[in-house]
Amino acid sequence: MRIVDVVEITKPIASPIRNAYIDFSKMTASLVAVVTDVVRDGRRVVGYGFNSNGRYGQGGLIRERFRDRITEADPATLLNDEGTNLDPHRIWAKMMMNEKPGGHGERSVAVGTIDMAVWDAVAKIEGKPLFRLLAEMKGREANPKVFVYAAGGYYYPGKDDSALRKEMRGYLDRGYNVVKMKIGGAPIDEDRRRIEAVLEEIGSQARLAVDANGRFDLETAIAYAKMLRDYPLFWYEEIGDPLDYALQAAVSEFYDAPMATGENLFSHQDARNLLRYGGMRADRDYLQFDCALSYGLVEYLRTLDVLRQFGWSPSRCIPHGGHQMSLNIAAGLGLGGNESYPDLFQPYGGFPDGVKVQDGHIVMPDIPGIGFEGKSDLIKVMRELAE
Ligand SMILES: O=C([O-])CC(=O)C(=O)O
Ligand SMILES: [Mg+2]
Repeated sequence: MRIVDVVEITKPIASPIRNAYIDFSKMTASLVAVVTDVVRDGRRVVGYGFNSNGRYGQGGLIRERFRDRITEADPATLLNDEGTNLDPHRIWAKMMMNEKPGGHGERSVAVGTIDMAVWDAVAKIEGKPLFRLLAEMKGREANPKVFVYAAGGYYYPGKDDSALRKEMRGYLDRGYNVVKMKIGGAPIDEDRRRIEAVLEEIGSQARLAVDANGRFDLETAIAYAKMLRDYPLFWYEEIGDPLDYALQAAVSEFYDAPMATGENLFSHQDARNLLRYGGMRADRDYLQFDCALSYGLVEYLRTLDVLRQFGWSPSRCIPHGGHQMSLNIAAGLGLGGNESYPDLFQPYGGFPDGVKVQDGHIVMPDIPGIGFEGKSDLIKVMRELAE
């Protein structure tokens, strides 16, 4: 059993939207295939992965460094003790050979993308959905029912409050009961008006989360906190710079309701610093680390260990990114749910065909691997890459 090749292609996931920090007019993602010589059900096992939106494709790093460390390794060193499957931890260690600690940059995205493909292959070789494999690995009961919320509410040229309301109404019609919108990309009075418009639209049918995408300095963060306190929000997300833990802690003194952050923290060490210094509260706040941006599930397991050491339940995690990898981690390891972008970043995000949102939850189908084979538009582009 061996990995025959690791292939990458950088694909556009552009759209005309913007948040408080970036627009997505040139956004790309890496699609990766880990090709094995294993055959299951008459078909060669290929694991697939891709990176989440917000960081760009990582073809350079993958092709120049990480691919070769896998393909040039002695194949036996990448297997589990029994030689019956690939070992994601050993493959991860090979990829990270001769990489210094700290300064995580975007190599964490390159490694996270390959790691997703490795886990997909591992679960396919086992013939099981990844979430069931993860639950078994940790001696837990899998829970295929996962909370999901609808992320959107972007700034968009010509988008007025009625278009924003219509967008949110569309999410409610599709079964969501928590929706998210962007703030911080307009003056505070305008954001207040947008928030009120959405709250009026969703009424008691849903809750609203707001996301500042790391835009605010401390003064603005506090001004918004005071404004947002007037409304019953689900959370106040990524308030200031992701690495400014003191700002996060200071805002917590002005904002009792839930806060969320972590999508731009890319390692268990950074996650630990957030819990040490960020003033985050284990009884109400949410952590959004996204394995596809942060060295993959091998690293995410370390992050979950850090959480445990600091007295945080995995149920406080609702990852960023809207991909099926985090759905599997949620169902297998007891996270609190997952993000979803009903209208964006297709075909990569979303659920297998036929999976419907009901009362803000989906039920994971039993598909071997991460479940990409169940999403016809996605598996089509994946197979174009490697089969
Ligand atoms: O707009 C983005 O970069 C995505 C984001 O923050 C989120 O999904 O929470
Ligand atoms: Mg966000």
